[in-house]
Amino acid sequence: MLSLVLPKGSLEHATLELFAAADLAVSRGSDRDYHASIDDPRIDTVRFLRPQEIPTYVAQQLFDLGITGRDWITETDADVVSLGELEYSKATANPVRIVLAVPKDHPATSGSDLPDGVRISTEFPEITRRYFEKIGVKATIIPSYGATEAKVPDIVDAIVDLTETGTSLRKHGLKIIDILLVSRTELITNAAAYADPEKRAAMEDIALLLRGAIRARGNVLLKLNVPDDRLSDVLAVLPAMGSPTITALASGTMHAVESVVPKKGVNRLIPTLKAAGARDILELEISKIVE
Ligand SMILES: Nc1ncnc2c1ncn2[C@@H]1O[C@H](COP(=O)(O)OP(=O)(O)OP(=O)(O)O)[C@@H](O)[C@H]1O
Ligand SMILES: O=P(O)(O)OC[C@H]1O[C@H](OP(=O)(O)OP(=O)(O)O)[C@H](O)[C@@H]1O
Repeated sequence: MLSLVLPKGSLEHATLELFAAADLAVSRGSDRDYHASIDDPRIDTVRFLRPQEIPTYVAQQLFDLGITGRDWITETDADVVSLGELEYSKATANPVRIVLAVPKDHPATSGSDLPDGVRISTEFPEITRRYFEKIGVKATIIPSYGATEAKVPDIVDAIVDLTETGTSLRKHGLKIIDILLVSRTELITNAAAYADPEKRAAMEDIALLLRGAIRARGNVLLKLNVPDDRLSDVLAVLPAMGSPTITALASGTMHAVESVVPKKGVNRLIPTLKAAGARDILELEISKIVE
C-alpha cells in the first residue's frame, strides 16, 4: 500500500538499524541496491535516495512516506506533512546543527559582525541566503558540494555547515558564531497520502513501531523479588519509567517488582538493590516501549 523512500548516505546505516529494531527489516541485494523491500503488507515498495531530494519527491507524491532531515525540508521548502521527529542522527541520538563558523582567531562573535561582501561556502545556500537577508549582511554565497570546512580561510571567509559531534569543526580550527537551524531526522508524507484513511493508519503504525524501538534504546527491564519488610528500602533506590509494577506473590511475604531503568548505571544499581534487600534480580533487554 505505501511507497517508502529512505535516505542513502550519512543516515543510511542508522536508518537500517532502526527499521530492523522496529521489526521492519529492510532487505536488498547489496548496499549498492537502491531498490529494496520490507516484509510487511503495509509497505509495497522501498527506495533509497539522497536526503536532499526526498522532501521534493514526497511533496510531488512520488512516494507516500519518507525519512530525511529537517535541514533539507527547510532548504527545499517542500510542501510535506511531518509525522514527527525520530531521535537519531549519523552517530548519536542528538540533533544536528547548521552553524555559521569562522577560523578560531577571527574577531567576529556573531553573523552581524561579518562585513558586506563576506564569502560563505555552504551546502545550504537557501538557508544561508535567508539568514543573511534577515541580519542585513550582503554575503556572497558559494555553493559547496562537500568538504566545506577545508575551504576556509583561503577560498572563503566563513562556512555554513552541518555539525553533529563538532569533530570536523575542531579539526579544521573553526569556531561557531551562530546557529541557523537545529535539525532532527523526520518522518514525512504529503497531504494526499495523509488524507487517505488507510494510508494514514498504516503510516501511523510504522511511526509507532519506529518510535517504540527508539524509546527502548538504552533501557532494560529489571525484575526482582523483595521481602515485604524491605519493599520501601528497595523502592527508594529503584528508578522507574513511570512507576514500578508491584505484585504480591501468591505464597509468603514477598512482592515481585518490575521496572524499566536506564542501562547506563545498571552495573551500580543491581548491587545497590541487592544491598537494599532485593533477591532473584533479572536484567532483560527491551526491543520496544510503546507508551
Ligand atoms: N553527522 C552527520 N553528518 C552529515 N549528515 C548528517 C549527520 N547526522 C545526520 N545527518 C543528516 O543526514 C542527512 C545528510 O544528507 P546529505 O545528502 O547532505 O549527506 P549524505 O547523503 O550523507 O552525503 P555526504 O556525506 O556526501 O554529504 C541530512 O539530513 C543531515 O541532517
Ligand atoms: O560534527 P561532526 O560529527 O564532525 O559531523 C559533521 C560533518 O559530517 C558531514 O560531513 P561528511 O563526512 O558527510 O562529508 P562532506 O563534508 O563531504 O559532506 C558534515 O558535512 C560535517 O562535515
